[in-house]
Amino acid sequence: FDSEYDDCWLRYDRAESDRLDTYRRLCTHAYVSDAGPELVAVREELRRGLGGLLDREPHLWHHPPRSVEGFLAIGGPEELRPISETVDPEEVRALDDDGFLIRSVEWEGSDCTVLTAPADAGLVYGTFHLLRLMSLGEPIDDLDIVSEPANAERIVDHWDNPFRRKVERGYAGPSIFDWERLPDLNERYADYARLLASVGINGISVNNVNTRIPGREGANDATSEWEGWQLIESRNLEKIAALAGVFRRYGIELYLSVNFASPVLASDLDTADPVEPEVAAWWERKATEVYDLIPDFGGFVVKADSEGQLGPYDYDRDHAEGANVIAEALAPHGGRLWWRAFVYSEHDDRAVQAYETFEPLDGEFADNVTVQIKNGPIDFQPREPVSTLFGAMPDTDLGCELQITGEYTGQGVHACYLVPQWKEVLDFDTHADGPDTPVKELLADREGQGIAGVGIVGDDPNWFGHYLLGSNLYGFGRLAWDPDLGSEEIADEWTRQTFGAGDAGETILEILMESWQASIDYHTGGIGLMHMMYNGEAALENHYDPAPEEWPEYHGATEEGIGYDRTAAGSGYAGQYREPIAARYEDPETCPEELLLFFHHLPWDHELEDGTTVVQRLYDNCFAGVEAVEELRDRWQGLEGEIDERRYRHVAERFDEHVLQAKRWRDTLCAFFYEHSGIKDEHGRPPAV
Ligand SMILES: CO[C@H]1[C@H](O)[C@@H](O)[C@H](O)O[C@@H]1C(=O)O
Repeated sequence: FDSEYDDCWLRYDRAESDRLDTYRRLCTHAYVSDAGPELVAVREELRRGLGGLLDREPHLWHHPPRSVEGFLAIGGPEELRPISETVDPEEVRALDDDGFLIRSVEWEGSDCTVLTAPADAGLVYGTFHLLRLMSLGEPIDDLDIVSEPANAERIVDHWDNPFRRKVERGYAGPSIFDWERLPDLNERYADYARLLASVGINGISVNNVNTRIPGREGANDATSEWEGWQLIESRNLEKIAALAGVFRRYGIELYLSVNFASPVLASDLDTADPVEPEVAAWWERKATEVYDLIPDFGGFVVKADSEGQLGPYDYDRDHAEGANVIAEALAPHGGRLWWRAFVYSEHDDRAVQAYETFEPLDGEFADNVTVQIKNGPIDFQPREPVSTLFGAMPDTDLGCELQITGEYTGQGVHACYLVPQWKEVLDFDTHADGPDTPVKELLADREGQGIAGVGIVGDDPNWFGHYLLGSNLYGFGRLAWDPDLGSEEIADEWTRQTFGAGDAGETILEILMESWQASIDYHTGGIGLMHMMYNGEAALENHYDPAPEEWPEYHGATEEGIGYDRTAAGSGYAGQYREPIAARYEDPETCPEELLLFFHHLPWDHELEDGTTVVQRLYDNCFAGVEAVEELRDRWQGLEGEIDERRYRHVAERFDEHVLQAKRWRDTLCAFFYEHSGIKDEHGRPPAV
């Protein structure tokens, strides 16, 4: 990017000499059909990408070039005629809308690389895929690629507030969206759209699901602080339309988080009761107003009856009644409503509520509603069991919500590659239709279903608050497109495109692959405890610093033991899973050790499989977590001089804080375990001595 912010993985450095000639022969010339706005984006990306990779200006044609050794031909089957006759049009038409086909063919004596797709969005994703292969130094002279996304919806949810550009759980500076200046655009919006499209993302929700600051009365609360719900007001829609125009060019649909009580907040209706005709009429008028401005608008995202956000419970209606009035307004325009299932606070054990609330409503939601479910029953902890709702609502479109921003894994300071966590969730066998029904299969290949990731970018030059955390946005997109990709495979792709191939890349790959387990160990003790972070607003960092004493109802620490009993004798959460999972979790002997204290309250001296006691395992894992981070830092320090000073220094400074903070967690947790158990660390390591 010729700008003050980082290129991330779209660096397009000159190709290695062993590939350069072939790349130049096949890609210096490119015929791109003149179809929709997406093809303008394709041309621009070719100019940048090929310009860098070939280290020469590409020649973009408006018709098939003749008498050239090789050329790229990019367009829909119709536009590419007669070249596309080298490819079976049926094969292309059968592809998912976002899918694409890249094939090396011979045409009139030239080596032609055909890139075609049933829809223009596929041409955008295909172009980025081809440029990725070249950035990775892959051979492109004998391509036969047919690629379709497993998940129909691959969305990034921003928790950005319009006011003062604050990002809730954002650690990369102010919001990338300059709401005061919109609809005036800046270059960064398009560069952000390029990053998202380059990993196959096809949706973005631009504002925080907390659309209203709890306790505020509404539109006439005349303070200057404007809130997210106001983005739906007519005077602000041109801001949304302007952003939609930028993302559209990259095949990305725009969504907006709206408040369930918008009819009251944004107009003079005195009710938002979903069964009231004037409320339905209000949503219909509002949807029509939005679609008149943005015909390809994606839809709305709603957080209702959750953490103080208004909802149908305020009118004694259930979540389906609440969702359907909004969904029915969107339906005539092809819009979708993403309705979040993040509800708790009614039960001692917050883990049980989402299932108890939503499972009985299976099949009640309108066809264009997607129930958006967090990966685990608590809240994006370093490791959680998978939500019991996956596999429990076969007649409802579901979305899995993951968190790309590291709210509980060290925020913008700790290097923590989250793709292995997401793989664990997507590969989890729900036994919904008998054995071998992983979450990824439940979500795949169904219109309206997919994966939403809570965004990570901010206006910082490095986008992510930490250069290594770019791997999580990259990985989110790649995994949402193809959940069968491996964590290491994705990390390798990202590392080579962001830091180049070679030794440095190897080291960075190792650092990423070991970072998640380290984070689990020093943040939780690694056997199922979680949610022991500081939750206040004072000096300590919210959700960054340790404060186990704040959460007795989460860890269940007592003089005689620790853990939360979620068996039938306890909250019964384990019973929400299908067999044989329920039985496996119900019994401490068969419950996976990494989740043991999430399902069981056990004596401190309870012996684990290898004879180690629960408390000693907690001590050992906390210490192992710190040793791992120290090791990762040492490896990073070994890269000094091998990568550019700016990124080296940035990450090195954060690793120093990372080690300090990991020690802070280790010492706080170990002191807490010792204080409750009175059992010393067998290795005599303070503080448990
Ligand atoms: C947007 O609110 C967030 C809140 O900041 C966060 O601490 C928690 O993760 O969950 C909420 C949610 O997912 O709605």
